[in-house]
Amino acid sequence: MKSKHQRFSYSEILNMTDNFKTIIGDGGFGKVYIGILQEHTQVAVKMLSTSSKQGYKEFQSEAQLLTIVHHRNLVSLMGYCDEGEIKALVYEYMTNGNLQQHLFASLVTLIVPLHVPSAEQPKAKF
Ligand SMILES: Nc1ncnc2c1ncn2[C@@H]1O[C@H](COP(=O)(O)OP(=O)(O)OP(=O)(O)O)[C@@H](O)[C@H]1O
Repeated sequence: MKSKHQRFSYSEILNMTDNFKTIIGDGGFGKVYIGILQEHTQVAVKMLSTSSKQGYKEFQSEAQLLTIVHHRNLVSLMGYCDEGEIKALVYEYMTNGNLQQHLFASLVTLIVPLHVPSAEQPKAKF
């Protein structure tokens, strides 16, 4: 994998994730762990699993796309690890969840008020 991003060794990945201590998600490529870079920057470390539904090519495409495209609403790729079988992508950590969580939260905000008043309707008198 050729990239202008920082290349990390596997031991650096182990260090930053504190030996894969905390899982923050599980996606198509495999598990995502929280990490700390240079003692203060939180990162999300996405490990490519051998049983991944998406393969190494898709993993490379995601990295290459983020190398070309930069936008304030798009997560930044900080680096990668490509050491034999070990493939990992290191991203800036997004504190506010993903787009799906945001969309779901907005949907709940829209739907809930529609239901609440109906529970408070006075009972019909016959
Ligand atoms: N940069 C990040 N910061 C914080 N959490 C993240 C970050 N990247 C991924 N995650 C967490 O890990 C989960 C899995 O992310 P991942 O990108 O691997 O898969 P996905 O976007 O859910 O789906 P897929 O890979 O199948 O398209 C996310 O839902 C999120 O909770």
